[in-house]
Amino acid sequence: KPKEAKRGIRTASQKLRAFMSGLRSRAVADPEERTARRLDVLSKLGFSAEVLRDLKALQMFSRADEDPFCDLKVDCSVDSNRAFVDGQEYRTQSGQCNNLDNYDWGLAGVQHKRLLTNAYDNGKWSARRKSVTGTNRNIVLLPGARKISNAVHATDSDKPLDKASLSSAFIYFLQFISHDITKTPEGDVPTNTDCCNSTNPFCLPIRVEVTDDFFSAGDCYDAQRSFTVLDCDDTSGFQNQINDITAYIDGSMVYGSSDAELKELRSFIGGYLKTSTANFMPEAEDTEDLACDNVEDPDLCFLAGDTRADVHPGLTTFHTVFVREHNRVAAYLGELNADWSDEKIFQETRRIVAAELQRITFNEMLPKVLDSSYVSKYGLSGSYSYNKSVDASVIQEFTFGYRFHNLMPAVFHMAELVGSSVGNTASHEQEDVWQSPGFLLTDNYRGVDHVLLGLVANGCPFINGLMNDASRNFLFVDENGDSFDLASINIERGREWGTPAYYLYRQMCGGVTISAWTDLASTHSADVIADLQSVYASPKDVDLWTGLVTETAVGTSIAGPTMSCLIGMQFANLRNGDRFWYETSDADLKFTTGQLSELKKVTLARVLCDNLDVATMPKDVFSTSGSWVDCSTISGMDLSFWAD
Ligand code: HEM
Ligand SMILES: [Ca+2]
Repeated sequence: KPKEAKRGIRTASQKLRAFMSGLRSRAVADPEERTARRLDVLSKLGFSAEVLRDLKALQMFSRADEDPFCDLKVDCSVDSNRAFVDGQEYRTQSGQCNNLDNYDWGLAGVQHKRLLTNAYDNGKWSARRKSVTGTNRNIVLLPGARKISNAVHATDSDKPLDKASLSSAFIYFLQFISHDITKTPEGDVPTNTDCCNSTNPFCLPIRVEVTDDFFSAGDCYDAQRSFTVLDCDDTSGFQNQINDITAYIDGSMVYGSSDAELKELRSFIGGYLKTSTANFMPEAEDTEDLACDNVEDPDLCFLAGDTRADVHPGLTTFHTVFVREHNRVAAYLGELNADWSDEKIFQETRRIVAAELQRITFNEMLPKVLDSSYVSKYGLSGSYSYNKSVDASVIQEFTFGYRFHNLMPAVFHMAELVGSSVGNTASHEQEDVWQSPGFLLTDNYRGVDHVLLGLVANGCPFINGLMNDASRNFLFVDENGDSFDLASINIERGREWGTPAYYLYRQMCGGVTISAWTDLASTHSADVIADLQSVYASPKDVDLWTGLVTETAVGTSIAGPTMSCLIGMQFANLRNGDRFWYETSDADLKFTTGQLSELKKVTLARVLCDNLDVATMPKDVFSTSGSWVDCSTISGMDLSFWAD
């Protein structure tokens, strides 16, 4: 392989698995064992012993892949199924009973929703492999994922953004928020199985068919199928994927999606979250399932509310900042209200941090993801009113619409304020920083500041569906030179999930019928169409992720029409279907008028100024075109409105 692996002791497969591991993904194929693990998961989610006994008695798990959530009834009018402190209601840790009529909407562990009927080849679980150009007698297979990746997504350059000047901070904040919303865990493959040489049905070997500049024919990516359960609608009986985390924007990547996860993270004193030296996240003890592999200290892994927190120093920086923000707010509230218990301070702080995340996501992030026409079309900026018939659970197609892997910079910069301007101090190839949270501790613990300054000061590429070598050839590269192609994985994942082809979503969202290549002209450039046509036999074969990510973005946004539709829908649901949304007017749940107007002053720039050792910041940290101003001139919220 042309490039040498730079660091780490874990193999590429171990790295990918660590990234995708989850509570549920530890379930195993043996039905009894699997039942035990499922019950364990449910108990970690906070379900009572009685509920679990009932489930067992009802033989809820008689078939190995039945989903206990389908028939479970949780009465949300019972206080113990919700979370109250001193009469005030807070979110439950798992998302349970956010919707009072449907306890499981947005709950950690529930099935993804599907907008369209599955496209599994057998309608049940077998991956979508057939081209529409074939017949039952004469099957034509879809092109291999790597072939598509080479023809449609390859670039060795890292061209600057040609539209708006988006910063690298923008992309890692996008990822941070994606890790609040969705995580689809992998399935039941024992740890050391090599999926390229195994008949385990949960394996997903992705085989390279033709030798290219980097991989050779016969190479194979050792990936796994996602964890599945039977769809709750008994008659259809197909396998569906689940979300391991709460869908709501509630800071679950900071706090975890179950009581058990949270317990590991809290100090239980003064409402604080645990930290380690120099105010970093706690270091994880059991690192086997976490995504980290530093060269200096392979076992240094930060423990966060989401197992993926360590996958990139940019992402880990946002995790660090929000843990610090939690503790900053908790300290203030504790001083302000001497009689508040640890629990009260904790929950009130968590409520404030979730509100900040919602505010930043909708006020600063989404307007750069979507064109303003889509922001208004999906009602993302208008006044809020809770709609209890909206299910916030993740739409599986959204998880492809929101995989902005085409925005990843090839180079990772660290920067520092020198004199009056910020300049890069160190630069690393992207493939050398995956899973290396140790960068944050360098420079005598100021690494985190330098990472953040580097993210804000440097742009991110936007090259319309193209991905650089770092993520297309060197993902999770190891000492043996083994690595993955993230574009191929995304394509293969769609097939493995039985996700229908792109064109059906273009039809559904845009009302445009696609039958010939020319029908793509309103969404895709001539060059892209030519690339697609060079590998796919029909426009109706184009995989969802590939079709979405190659759409021409609308206006100055980063998303084309169909991608905007999927993202708009999901974020609308996350807002309208969240009973605890920060702008709620519900008398029992709302912030006071004074508090709300303080929360609306929050910007990410202010949060960064408050929690890092930095003196200046652009007011809009997602843009590289603004000027840097003294932190003292960036306004923030006044927490004195939280005095009891
Ligand atoms: C630091 C760089 C990143 C790495 C190494 C990375 C890696 C990965 C990997 C390995 C997967 C699983 C693919 C699969 O097996 O299906 C994934 C999924 C995903 N990624 Fe990324 N990613 C990165 C950045 C981003 C960014 C910037 C976004 C922006 C929004 C993003 C959004 C997503 C989403 C939405 C999923 C699907 C989540 C799910 O439901 O499981 N990723 N990523
Ligand atoms: Ca969440």
